[in-house]
Amino acid sequence: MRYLTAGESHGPQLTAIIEGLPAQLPLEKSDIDPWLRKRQGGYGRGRRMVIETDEAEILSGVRAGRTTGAPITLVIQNRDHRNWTEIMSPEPGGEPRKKALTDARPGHADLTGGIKYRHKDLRDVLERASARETAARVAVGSVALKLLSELGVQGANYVSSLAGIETRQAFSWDDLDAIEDSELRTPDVDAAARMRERIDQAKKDGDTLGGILEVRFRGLPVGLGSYVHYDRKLDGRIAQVCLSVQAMKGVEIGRAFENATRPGSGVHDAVYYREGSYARDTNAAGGLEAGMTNGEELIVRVAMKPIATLMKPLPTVNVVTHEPSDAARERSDTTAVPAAGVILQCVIGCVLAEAMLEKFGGDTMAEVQERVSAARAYSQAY
Ligand SMILES: Cc1cc2nc3c(=O)[nH]c(=O)nc-3n(C[C@H](O)[C@H](O)[C@H](O)COP(=O)(O)O)c2cc1C
Ligand SMILES: C=C(O[C@@H]1CC(C(=O)O)=C[C@@H](OP(=O)(O)O)[C@H]1O)C(=O)O
Repeated sequence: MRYLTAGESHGPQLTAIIEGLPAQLPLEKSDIDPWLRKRQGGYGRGRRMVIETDEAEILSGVRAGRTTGAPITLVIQNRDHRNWTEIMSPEPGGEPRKKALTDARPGHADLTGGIKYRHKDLRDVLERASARETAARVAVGSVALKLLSELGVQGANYVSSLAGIETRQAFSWDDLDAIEDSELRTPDVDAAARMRERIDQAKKDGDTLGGILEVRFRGLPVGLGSYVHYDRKLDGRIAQVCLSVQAMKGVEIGRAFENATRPGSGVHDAVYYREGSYARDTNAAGGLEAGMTNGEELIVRVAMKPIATLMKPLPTVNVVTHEPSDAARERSDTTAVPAAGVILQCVIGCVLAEAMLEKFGGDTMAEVQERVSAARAYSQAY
């Protein structure tokens, strides 16, 4: 499975093409849209999310609620485009440009992207650098998650901490509804209240906030990924997609940073054979050993930096005059930490779906399902 996304933040639409999915996967718009809506949610987002009501159109590769085996095209309209038609027009002319951005924002793509592609209107950079693009990746991810769920794999994401305020409750699969119901994506009501206050304060101060997301998957068969080839190691591939999401700056598999402070005897997960299958009582490895799934829950933790656009701007330079100036103030989120968990679950879901199809792939879902079941039975009895 592979995919490509295209589209600008204020252009007419986002487009994604997915290729390599088996035929006969049940797939409907209602499998995709709830993920798009979840990605728009979360306390601390800006006014753009009031304008947009993201939904997907399925333009190819699906008939009568099932994949055909052909490439799948998904489209999400940008409602805000109607306010930007002239500015975003592909037609030549339009100089001097309206809404040109020349005061590069530290922490955003503006300055480096401008130098790289020789743009002096930094809007040419930010339109594609913007995390609006993640709507297309979430649409793709929702399809990957549907495939995984048909193969007995379930995922979750929650906010582990926001601006240093930690979810104290240990993660439980029983808390999925509470996480969905929380606009901070945490089941810890007390932590959510403190996070909300902190976001309100940051907004008043013209500041922004980051945090740490945790994504989990259970039901993964043993042996996805590789210990043989560096570029097929699943830990490496997961880290790559996580860091490819706008504003993600660190990835941890399991409790990697805490494990680094302990002796091996207190870290590695002892193995037992009980009631006809292999078992571990601990999961410090976070479900991955030597670049492969080991059958335990996959645990990925990701650090998101604070949003780059500050309403109380940092010093910068105007790229046309080279004079000192204040960084541009664009409409912006105060924090997007809750939304980021949704995006991360989707992009990791894509990697897992790809790894599943590499190991068990076939032309139809039935073939893939048979192969996954056979592998599960084998790894228990082994
Ligand atoms: C869901 C989401 C929403 C975001 N919203 C904003 C925003 O409103 N303003 C902003 O400056 N950055 C926002 N960002 C982050 C920038 O897109 C990102 O920092 C920028 O593209 C530079 O890339 P880098 O941080 O990965 O280095 C958002 C990121 C995510 C994941
Ligand atoms: C549009 C989305 O997020 C945007 C990501 C973003 C950025 O710089 O990354 C900047 C803001 O764009 P705008 O100025 O249009 O409000 C966010 O709203 C989205 O998540 O769908």
